[in-house]
Amino acid sequence: MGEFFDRRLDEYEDHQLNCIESAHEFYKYTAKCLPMECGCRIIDLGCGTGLELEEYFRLNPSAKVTGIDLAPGMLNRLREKFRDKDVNLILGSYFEVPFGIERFDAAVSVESLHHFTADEKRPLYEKLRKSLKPGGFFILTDYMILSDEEEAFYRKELLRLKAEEGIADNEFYHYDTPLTVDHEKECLLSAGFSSVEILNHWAETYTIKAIR
Ligand SMILES: C[S@@+](CC[C@H](N)C(=O)[O-])C[C@H]1O[C@@H](n2cnc3c(N)ncnc32)[C@H](O)[C@@H]1O
Repeated sequence: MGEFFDRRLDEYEDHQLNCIESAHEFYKYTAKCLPMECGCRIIDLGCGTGLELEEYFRLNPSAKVTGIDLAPGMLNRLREKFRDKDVNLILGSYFEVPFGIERFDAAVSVESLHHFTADEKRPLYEKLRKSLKPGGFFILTDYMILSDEEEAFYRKELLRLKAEEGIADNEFYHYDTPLTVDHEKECLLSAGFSSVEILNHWAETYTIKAIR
């Protein structure tokens, strides 16, 4: 997965901002949902080159951000952009990196989690919830769909493509397998978040707020 994004690094931001409907709007919107207190601590799952952080640092330049990503090139690009900001970048998988307990005021993830099943995400969301301070929350802006049939179709298609290309079941293959909005909400609730609310959407990109 990291290699997939690093190979496309030079076109990445242009593609992300201009080929996904309303991207300029949802990056700004996501940033506005994050805490504005001076020095607050944020964790960003799959931060990439930090598109969601550009607007956020404009609004809250003193935020302390921990970003986790698998792609070293994406993290280097982020580091170059925010040299004067308080960023702690971790190269690794958010499924494996420990987040700590009650460390963050909020968490954010944009366009990163739509490759994983609810069963894969639940333990990640449990770990994330525990890493939030009381009153903390998670802002998830991601590709989601509405019908169960479509969700099942993408999952089946992924398995077919992997079988066709001789890729093992446990190996990562870059193919979008979004959950339905309802399944994403259920997954967050089953991980212990106390309330989960859809804040906004633009075509198939939804912003969900899950409160610890
Ligand atoms: C489409 S990019 C989104 C990056 C950024 N959030 C944005 O919206 O521009 C998805 C990012 O998620 C990262 N990613 C995917 N799976 C990951 C994992 N298990 N752990 C950490 N990062 C992951 C990829 O390396 C990539 O940088």
